[in-house]
Amino acid sequence: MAKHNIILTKQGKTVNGTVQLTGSKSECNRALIIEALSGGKVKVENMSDAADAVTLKEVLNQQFEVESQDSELKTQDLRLVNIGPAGTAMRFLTAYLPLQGNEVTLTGSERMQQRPIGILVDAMRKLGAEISYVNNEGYPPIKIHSGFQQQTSRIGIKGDISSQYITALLLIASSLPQGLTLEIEGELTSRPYVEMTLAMLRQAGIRHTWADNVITIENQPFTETALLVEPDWSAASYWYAIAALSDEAELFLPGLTSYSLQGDSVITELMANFGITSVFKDGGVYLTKEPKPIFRKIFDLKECPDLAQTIVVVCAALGHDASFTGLETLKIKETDRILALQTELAKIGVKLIEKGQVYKLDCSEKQIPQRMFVSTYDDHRMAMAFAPLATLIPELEIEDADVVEKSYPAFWTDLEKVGFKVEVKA
Ligand SMILES: O=C(O)C1=C[C@@H](OP(=O)(O)O)[C@@H](O)[C@H](O)C1
Ligand SMILES: C=C(OP(=O)(O)O)C(=O)O
Repeated sequence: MAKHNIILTKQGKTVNGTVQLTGSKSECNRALIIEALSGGKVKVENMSDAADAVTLKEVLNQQFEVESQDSELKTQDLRLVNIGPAGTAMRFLTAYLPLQGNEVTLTGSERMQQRPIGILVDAMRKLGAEISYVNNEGYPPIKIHSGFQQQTSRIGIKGDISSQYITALLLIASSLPQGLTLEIEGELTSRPYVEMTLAMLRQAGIRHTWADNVITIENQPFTETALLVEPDWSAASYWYAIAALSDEAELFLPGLTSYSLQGDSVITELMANFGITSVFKDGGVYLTKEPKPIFRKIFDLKECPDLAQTIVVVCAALGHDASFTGLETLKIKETDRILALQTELAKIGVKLIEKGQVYKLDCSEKQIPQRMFVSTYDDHRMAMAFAPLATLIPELEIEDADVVEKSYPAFWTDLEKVGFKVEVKA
């Protein structure tokens, strides 16, 4: 598909309106795997429009068709599964597919082939899966061979590279004949995502214990239930950013509640620093903006890595020299998000300087240009985190607008609804 850029403009610095966000891709992808493992006992409600979730659903549906075919066909190398840029789909399927007994090659976009999978593959091999690498050791594509016999019920797993490996294993744990005990080694990054996994499993009847760094799930059946996918708080963060860069804002995001399984709901607290008040009523959240001085100087984003670009861009745009910690995992996401932020922020004269574990913004030479071209590096969050700059920059051109489909396909039309002008670049 041809890539196209868009030009974003916004008259005035007031924003009002209602935006109905699609379902959380994180919750939805967990729910889809649980639904598939439960053999239909668990049903997904409020399926997300995120391309990553739609792709995973398609793969799981095809898998079901393969299961229904005769046994001769089942033993052949049936297919190549390509999940494109969907990190969670890649990781969750690496754990799920070996249990299904078919030979499958699992691959993804060019970038996916640079995102590490070795820690999870090693864990699955220890559990009894036969998996080989097609090209590079430790990276997709991987070939999953047929036949799975559980070899052990206790494994160690590194926690500081991606929590998605741990989630992938927890999702299949109750379906393993001997259950699973995971010993998390080192620090656990993105912890709220592991908590989300356990909470959703719990809703589907799966009990666990978690003491110190050890999580245990016994072999046990799913109960009949519906898993309701909440609207996506990571997507909500871009509306908070728009409000933070406006003089006045009144936005309503229906369906978001003060208690959420998503760690990214912490955006309400983070954005309070920029004068945004969140009021939960009428079954959603109202955001309002009042100008106030910003005091907070340090943001630790280890528990909410997907909010990093949103917060860093807002600080940069407001000329607030904050420091950030917990950004270690950003280099292995859709792009090297540190490098991408540094390159794009340089266009408004702002530096993001690495000082060991701390990244510091230097806004001393910040200047808001008349027009800016934003490169997006195949990363939906680069497009969406920089879009709010259109409230300050008269003409903002954003590369490859369709990149947002990964998690929030309606992003541009939603911007139009609240008064942004979105034109496709000829
Ligand atoms: O489990 C999940 O749904 C996710 C976990 C996080 O990844 P890491 O655990 O790799 O930080 C997050 O960045 C990603 O968008 C979604
Ligand atoms: C990192 C992300 O996604 P994934 O790892 O699922 O590709 C994201 O959505 O920001």
